[in-house]
Amino acid sequence: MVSFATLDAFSERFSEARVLVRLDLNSPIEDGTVQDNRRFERHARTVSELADAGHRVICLAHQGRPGRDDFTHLDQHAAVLGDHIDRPVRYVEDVCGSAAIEAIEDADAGEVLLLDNVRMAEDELADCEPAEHATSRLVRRLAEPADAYVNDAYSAAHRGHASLVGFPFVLPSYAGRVMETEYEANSAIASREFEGDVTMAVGGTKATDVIHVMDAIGDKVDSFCLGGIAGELFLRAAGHPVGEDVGGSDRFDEQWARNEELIRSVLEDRGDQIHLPVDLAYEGTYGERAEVELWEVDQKRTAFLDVGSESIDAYRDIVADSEAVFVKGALGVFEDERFADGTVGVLEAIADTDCFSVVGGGDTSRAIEMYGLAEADFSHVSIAGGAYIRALTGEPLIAVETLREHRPDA
Ligand SMILES: Nc1ncnc2c1ncn2[C@@H]1O[C@H](COP(=O)(O)OP(=O)(O)O)[C@@H](O)[C@H]1O
Ligand SMILES: O=C(OP(=O)(O)O)[C@H](O)COP(=O)(O)O
Repeated sequence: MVSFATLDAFSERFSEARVLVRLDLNSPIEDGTVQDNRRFERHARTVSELADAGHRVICLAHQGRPGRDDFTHLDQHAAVLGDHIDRPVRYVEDVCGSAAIEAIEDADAGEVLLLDNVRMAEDELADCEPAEHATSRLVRRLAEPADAYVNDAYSAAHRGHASLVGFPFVLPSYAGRVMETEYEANSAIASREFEGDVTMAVGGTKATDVIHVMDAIGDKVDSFCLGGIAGELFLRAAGHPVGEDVGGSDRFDEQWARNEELIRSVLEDRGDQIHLPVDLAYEGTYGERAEVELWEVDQKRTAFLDVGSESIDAYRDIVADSEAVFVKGALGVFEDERFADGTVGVLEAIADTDCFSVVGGGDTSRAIEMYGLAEADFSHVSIAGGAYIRALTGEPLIAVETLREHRPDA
């Protein structure tokens, strides 16, 4: 299978080029302030590599979606990116109008520009095929003064939007360093053969997503260690009186109604591979972490916020014996220290072994820094959400496919 061309091929061919670089700087916004996060730090590597080599780096990115609260201009993003690359990032409050084109034409060697939120251009979100995006005003205007295109936005690569799929039709196009490393690590479960056991720790709140992953990749995984909402839903399917809404929660019954059939069939088909919690943690009368063994629960009266210590020990043992471990979703509400044991226990077990490991999901990967674990102890910590899920199941990512199909030297 032909892969995409990377920055190695780009730098062999170009010097002091005007290069359009699609980043994914889509970030949480709190009280109007863009929150710094791993996406800036990771993309900084690609941007610095290009700017240090003297290229004129014109960055394109999006934030939120029209109509949502987090849909904003990118002035703050430019400042945060600038902090990470240790050089100014010139923000241009325009996407493809004359101000943007002039700024691209005037860019000096080694200068970095960030154009405004690309979703402010109508063409970006038009519902059409990649070839048609290539003829849009947005793509035509920006391609005109540019020499090449680099797509580094792996975490948005499942979206067939103009700035993600249009340029490879009209410019020599390459994958940036984030695209390259994310693609390789996240596709490993679908594309690599591991000699030893492959384990997947599955949790979080988006049970619907992870149940589909379990269904799709059951043949590639030896053990699924479950926690979070998905864990309780599987316990419900196994006949335990948990996995339903109590006290105002709306996470269980709706996801159960939507997925009951699939959960039951995955449990039936993959029962031997699925490890369910044997104990659960909840908030005790005095606000302390309390635990209960599953066989003692006759009715769910309170929310369960983590897997219990016996389950954690069992999961740690499974991880210790694995050759590869993939994490999708937290095993408990790790943001609260009392309920972080499951998530942190599994992450520590991974860090203690030299297995191949990928931790995905924006929320879950935050636990790594919150609890002082070293990112270097994991093979890869993904910055992608939806794209990670798709990669796990082997589903193609449209922007990756477009880069591949238009490989400049192919
Ligand atoms: N038992 C639980 N009850 C409520 N929330 C949970 C539970 N277990 C895990 N979570 C929450 O799941 C979140 C992560 O879920 P999710 O968004 O699916 O994963 P990610 O974004 O990491 O892919 C964490 O913020 C954590 O608090
Ligand atoms: O943050 C993103 O995806 P993610 O929330 O799945 O990680 C990407 O920027 C895609 O954004 P979108 O889901 O608004 O198209």
